[in-house]
Amino acid sequence: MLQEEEGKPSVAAAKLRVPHVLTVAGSDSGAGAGIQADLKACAARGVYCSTVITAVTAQNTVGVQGVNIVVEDFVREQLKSVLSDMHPDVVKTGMLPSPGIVKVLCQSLKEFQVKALVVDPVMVSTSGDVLAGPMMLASFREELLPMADIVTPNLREASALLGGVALETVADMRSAAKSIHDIGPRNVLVKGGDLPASSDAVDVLFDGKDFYDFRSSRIKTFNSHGTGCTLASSIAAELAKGSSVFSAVKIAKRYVETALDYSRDILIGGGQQGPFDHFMKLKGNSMKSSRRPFEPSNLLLYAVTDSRMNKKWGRSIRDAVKAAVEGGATIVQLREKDADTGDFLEAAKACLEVCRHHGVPFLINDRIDVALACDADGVHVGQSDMPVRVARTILGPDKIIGISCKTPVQAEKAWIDGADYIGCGGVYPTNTKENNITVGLDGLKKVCLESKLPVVAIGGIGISNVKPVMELGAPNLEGVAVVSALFDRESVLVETEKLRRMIMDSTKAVK
Ligand SMILES: Nc1ncnc2c1ncn2[C@@H]1O[C@H](COP(=O)(O)OP(=O)(O)OP(=O)(O)O)[C@@H](O)[C@H]1O
Ligand SMILES: Cc1ncc(CO)c(N)n1
Ligand SMILES: [Mg+2]
Repeated sequence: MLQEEEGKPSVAAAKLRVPHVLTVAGSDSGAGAGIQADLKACAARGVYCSTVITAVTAQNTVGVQGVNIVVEDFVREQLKSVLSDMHPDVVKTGMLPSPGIVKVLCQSLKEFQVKALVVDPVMVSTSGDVLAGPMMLASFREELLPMADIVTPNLREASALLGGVALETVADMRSAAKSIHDIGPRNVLVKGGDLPASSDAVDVLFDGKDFYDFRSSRIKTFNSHGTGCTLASSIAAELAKGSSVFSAVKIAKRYVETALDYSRDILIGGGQQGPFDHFMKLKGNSMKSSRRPFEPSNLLLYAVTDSRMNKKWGRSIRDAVKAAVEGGATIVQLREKDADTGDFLEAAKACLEVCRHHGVPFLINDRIDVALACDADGVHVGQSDMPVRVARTILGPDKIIGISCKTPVQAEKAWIDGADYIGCGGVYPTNTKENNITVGLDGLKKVCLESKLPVVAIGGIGISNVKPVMELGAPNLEGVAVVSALFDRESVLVETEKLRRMIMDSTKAVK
């Protein structure tokens, strides 16, 4: 037993039980299917996943190069370890390579009861390689399927379970579902991912009484390796959360479709069938886009847009941002106080493309939803906007979050809450922000002295008065943020270049 140590909570103090799926399946070294797909699907769907490994495959996007079956006794040992201690809600099975392993599994399931059993009767991989041979059919039919709450064969597996009947239409799928139901499982989902001549991906569910067709558009992609494992794990995940079988299938199918659509163009491996992205995050890190981590030096010349000014000078926000970046701005914030959300998002996408091209971070003022929708590099918030701590939870650890601060107390809180930088001002009086208190050079210096985060000065700064700001020599002061000095001018490019030169000269003077 664990002793309670001083200052450390005991294990018993934790009370939050979370939904839990145990997958009993094979490892896929390429990590598109098998155990790896199950772990990713459960994590993506918000469910804990433990793993009992039945076989280790050497596998990639070309096919299966080798299979090493885990000895029965060791499968039994893994099952006992997990089931006796961690009490999963649902068990999901994938590759079961020997009748002995099925026997061990069925015995364990009788000894340790779970809420539901999801059986994906894996036999042949999409590449055509055998993962569980015909000698498994009797074990599936006689031992495992009668215990299953739902079984999810693809067309070939459904056909094999029924002695080789041809399955070519949705009507064939229905009669197959009915015949498989007679073997004993409570529900049967025949998957039509491979249905020839179908523009939809149709799966048929039979619950012993009614048939339900689940249709989604067929995504044109090579990246569909592991869809079956993912679908079964996602069904298990929903059942673990407490869904009915019908809702679990509906949500799981929608999830697979969304993930396939997101991943249609990603490139991993040279074979016919690539993996897809369960977390829908990989594209944001594609090697094509040049996204670099935030550095305090990014704050040197911080351009903040203003749509009224750009309208006045007859240029689009994108063109204004492009000129600022080409003139030497080192970070850009889109600040659109009176734009409609749709227009704001379109402007953001256009500016993001320009900034990515130049390797300059691009932030959105206030609107976390817009930042997420266009995958901007981060946000800048004010004291009365979304709290930094909440913004951090929503945006994750690597987005940039900046916050406006006027006092050392606010700066300290920004640091504790997980901001990356603070904006301090107004340094000089300004008319871009109404009712804004001017903190002056003194106020700026006080904040800089106390701040543990890099600081950018803001408020009424331009060519005529940037020198005293930079020559304050305040610790943590990394640069200046400007609006009118760049955008309320005839040539954004020329003004940015001039300001950049002045900043560089003043920093040299200080050093
Ligand atoms: N191109 C696609 N677009 C949309 N959905 C698809 C596509 N391919 C498969 N699906 C869906 O994915 C799920 C898995 O079906 P599929 O028939 O591919 O299983 P499987 O052959 O067991 O997969 P695998 O063995 O590769 O893991 C089903 O819900 C199916 O409709
Ligand atoms: C290990 C493993 N399990 C299941 C499948 C089915 O896609 C696969 N290809 N590999
Ligand atoms: Mg499959």
